[in-house]
Amino acid sequence: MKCRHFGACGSCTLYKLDYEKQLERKAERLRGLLAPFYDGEIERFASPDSHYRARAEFRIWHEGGRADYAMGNLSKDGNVIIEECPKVIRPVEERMEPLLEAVNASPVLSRKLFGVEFLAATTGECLITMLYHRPLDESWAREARALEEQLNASIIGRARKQKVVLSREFVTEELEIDSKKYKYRHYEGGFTQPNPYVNTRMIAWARERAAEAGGGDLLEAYCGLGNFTIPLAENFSKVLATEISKNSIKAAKENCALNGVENIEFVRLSSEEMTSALRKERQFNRLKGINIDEYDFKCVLVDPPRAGLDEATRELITTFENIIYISCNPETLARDLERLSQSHEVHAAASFDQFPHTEHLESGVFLQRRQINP
Ligand SMILES: C[S@@+](CC[C@H](N)C(=O)[O-])C[C@H]1O[C@@H](n2cnc3c(N)ncnc32)[C@H](O)[C@@H]1O
Repeated sequence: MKCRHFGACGSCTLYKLDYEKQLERKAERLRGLLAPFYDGEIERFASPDSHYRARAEFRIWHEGGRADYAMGNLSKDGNVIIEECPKVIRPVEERMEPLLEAVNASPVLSRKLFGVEFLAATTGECLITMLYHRPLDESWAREARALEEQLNASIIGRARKQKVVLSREFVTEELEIDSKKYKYRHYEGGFTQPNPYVNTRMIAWARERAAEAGGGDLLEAYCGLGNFTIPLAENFSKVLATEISKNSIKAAKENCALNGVENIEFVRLSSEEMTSALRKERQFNRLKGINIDEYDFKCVLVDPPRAGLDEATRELITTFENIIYISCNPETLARDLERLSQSHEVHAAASFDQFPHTEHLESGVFLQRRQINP
């Protein structure tokens, strides 16, 4: 089977519905899940309905001496050859075909190539990771370097226990939020929001909520590479931002410097570790030089993975006046709201269509502590 449109490869499950209908269906689902906690307006942020994904992974299918992009189950009958993929942003789309032509023209580049990953930015930069089932040698590096020049892209080769970085291992994304430009290094293999257009709207929405939260300091968990942290920091005196991934924390510090922001401390702590540090149950060397007691936290921002919040973190954040919760799974968001809404009230909610043509839904809620009547 061949895919020239959305859908045939199976990763675009809603492609048969027109885009407005998809949005309406997702909004209904979110409205239903939030109904026990919130009956106000849910702002809706649409995506461009094509060319919105800045990262994409394809398998490589070899048949009859030719390599093709493929998706799905790579058995003889189960694979879908990808001829065009309108979901990827232009800097990926423009390079897909020339890359494949180069691979098909070169036995050195094509031998045991089994996957290609693209990571691009709206600035036009593109990073391509080529995955092999064989060790990569100097002849591969020579040809791949020529391909870097031809495609105006950075190439990384990966094989078992081997990673060959020919030039750079990141792209620089530039997002305009409330008329200000923010630069981010997006590293190969690190978490990045896939849809830069919707990401921009998400950050702006979170910034508005941060302004409403009204000063003091911010605690953030699951901060990744500082995607929200950096543009939100000017709403607070100080920010303590935590995250489990060492590489993401390294990128976050670089991004902070790149944007000249000086009031953020990024610390590698899992949410569980952050919670036990704040509860004074454990001390961490990684917090050396940071006095947690000096923070006057008025607001917490969480953006957990699909599993949502762990129990201890969920309890911890009920002690904050303001909670900004960004979620990539409305089911675990609803589960967490069961607890959070006992002490806090939902004041705003939004849906962000990060993943058009799929059932996936990103959302945000803003909670403030309930006033207790004297
Ligand atoms: C949905 S991403 C959000 C990242 C970031 N806020 C952004 O917008 O790019 C979730 C992040 O949580 C991190 N993470 C996963 N499990 C974690 C845990 N137990 N504690 C802290 N961070 C965790 C991941 O490494 C990832 O960066």
